[in-house]
Amino acid sequence: MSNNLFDFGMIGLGVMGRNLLLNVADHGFSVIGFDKDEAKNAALEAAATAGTTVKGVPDLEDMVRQLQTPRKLMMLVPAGQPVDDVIASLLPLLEKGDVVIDGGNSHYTDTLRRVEYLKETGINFMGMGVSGGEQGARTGPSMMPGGNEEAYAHIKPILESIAAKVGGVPCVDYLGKGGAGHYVKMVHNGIEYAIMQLISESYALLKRGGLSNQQLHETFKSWNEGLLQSFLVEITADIFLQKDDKTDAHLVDVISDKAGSKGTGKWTSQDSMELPVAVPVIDTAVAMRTLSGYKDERVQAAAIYDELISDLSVSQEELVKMVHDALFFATILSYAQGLAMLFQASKDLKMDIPLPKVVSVWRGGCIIRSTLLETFSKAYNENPELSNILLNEDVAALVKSVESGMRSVVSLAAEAGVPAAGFMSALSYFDAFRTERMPTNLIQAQRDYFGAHTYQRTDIPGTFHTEWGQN
Ligand SMILES: NC(=O)C1=CN([C@@H]2O[C@H](COP(=O)(O)OP(=O)(O)OC[C@H]3O[C@@H](n4cnc5c(N)ncnc54)[C@H](OP(=O)(O)O)[C@@H]3O)[C@@H](O)[C@H]2O)C=CC1
Ligand SMILES: O=C(CO)[C@H](O)[C@H](O)COP(=O)(O)O
Repeated sequence: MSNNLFDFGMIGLGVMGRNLLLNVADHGFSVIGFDKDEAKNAALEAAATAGTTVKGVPDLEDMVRQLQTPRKLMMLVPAGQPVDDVIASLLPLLEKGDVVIDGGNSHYTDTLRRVEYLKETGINFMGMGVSGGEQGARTGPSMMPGGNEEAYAHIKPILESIAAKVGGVPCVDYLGKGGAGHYVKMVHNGIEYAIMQLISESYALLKRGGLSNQQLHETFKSWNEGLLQSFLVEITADIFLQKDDKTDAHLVDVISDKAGSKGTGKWTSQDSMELPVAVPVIDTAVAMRTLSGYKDERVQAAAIYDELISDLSVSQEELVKMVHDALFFATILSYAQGLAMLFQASKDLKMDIPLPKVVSVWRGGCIIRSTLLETFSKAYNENPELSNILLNEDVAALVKSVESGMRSVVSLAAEAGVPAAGFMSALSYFDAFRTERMPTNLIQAQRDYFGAHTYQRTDIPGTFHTEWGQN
C-alpha cells in the first residue's frame, strides 16, 4: 500500500462482494470496501486473512478518496436500479481514466447504455460476469469482462491473480465489446439452467427406478469421475448426503419443489428469440422452473390424472447407464445451443466475442465448468468460426457414442410418464438439426395458402405465390 492509498475498491459487501474483495486482498493488493451496513464492514474486516490490508467503510466518498488513481472499483450490488444509483453517487467523486466494473448479473442492454453514458465523462465502465458463487468468489471465480479493452489492461493483473486457474491459465479474459461480458454471463446462466434441469430429470428417473438417496449419491459421485465430470454433478452428489438439521430426513426430501429464479435464464431465452437462435433446452428449463411455481394447479391435476402411468421397464443397472448417457448427450446439446447463440450474437450485436476464450474462461471457477469444455476448447482452437459445436468431429463422436441411451431414456420417460421435457427437447433439437430437409416446407405452403406470404422453391430461384385449392 503506497501513499496510504488502496489498490482496489468494492461497492456492496454482500455474498459476492465480500468474498471477491477478500480474494483480491489475499493476492497482495490493499483493498477497501463500502457498504452502508456497518455490520457488513465489520464482517469484512473480521474475515480478512492475517497480514492482508482490508478496510470497510460506511461512506462512499470516504472510500473513493482513499483509492489510488486511476481508481479501480468494482460493484457487486443487485442488478437494475441499484447499479444506476451507485453510478449516480459515484459520478461526482470520480475522475477521467478511473475504471468502474459492474460485476453483478446486469442485463447487457443496461450495460451498453451505461458504457455509452459514462464514455462522455471519461470514466471507463466495464460489465463483467462473475461466476462461481460464494466459494468461487473467495478462492477463484471465472470472470467474463467486456467493454473497453484499454480499461481492461488496468485491471487485468488483479483479475488474473484472483481468477481460478486451469493448467496455470487464469479463467478470465477480455471477451468483447460493449455489453459482451454480461452477454456471455447471461448465456452462461442459460446453460446453467439447462444442465440443472437435465440433472433434475435424471434424478426423477433414477428415483422412479427406486434408487435411495445413498444410491443417488454414489451414482452422481461415480459419474463425476468420468465423462460427466463437472461442478454441477459434483455438488449434486453431495446434496444427496446432506441430512436435515430439523428432522431425521435427508434435506433434499424436505425442500419445496418450487424453483426460484432471478432472471438470467429468462433473458437468455428472450434474447435467443430476438436474434433468432434456437435454444430449446434453455427455453424448456426456464418453462419448467415457471411450471414448478404452479403448485396448486399441479396438486389438483395430480388428483385428476394418474401420475404413475407404469413402472420403468428396465433394471436399475440399465437405468443408471442409460440416464448417464442421456445426461451426457443433453449436456452437450445445452452447451451447443448456448454457444451457437453467442456465435450469432457476437456478429449481430457487433460484440466480437472470442469463443475460444469464452470456453477457456469457463473451464474453471464457474458453475458450468466441466471436463467437456476441454473438448470444446480444442474444437474452437481448431476453428474459431465454428457456428455450432455439433459440427466438430470430436464432439460428433461423443454425441454418437451416447445417442442410443438418449433415445432409450426419452422412450422410457414417455412410457412411464416421468416428466423429461429437457431430455425430449434436446433429442428433438438434435433430430431437427441433423435433418437435411425439415418438414417446414409444409409450413411455408400453409403460410402462402392463408396469408399470401410467398415461398421459395427448391428447383427455381425467386419468390412465388400460388392461388391454393384451385386445381
Ligand atoms: N450469489 C451468487 O451466487 C452470485 C451473484 N451474482 C450477482 O452478483 C450481484 C450481487 O449478488 P450477491 O452478493 O449475491 O447479493 P447480496 O444481496 O448478498 O449483496 C448485495 C449487496 O449490495 C448492496 N446494495 C444493494 N443496493 C445497493 C445500493 N443501491 N447502493 C449500494 N449498495 C447496495 C447491499 O447492501 P445492504 O444490503 O447492506 O444495503 C449488499 O451488501 C448480483 O447482481 C447477483 O446477481 C453473480 C454471480 C453469483
Ligand atoms: O449467476 C449466478 C450463478 O452463475 C447466480 O447464482 C444466479 O443467482 C443464478 O441464477 P438464478 O438465481 O436465476 O437461479
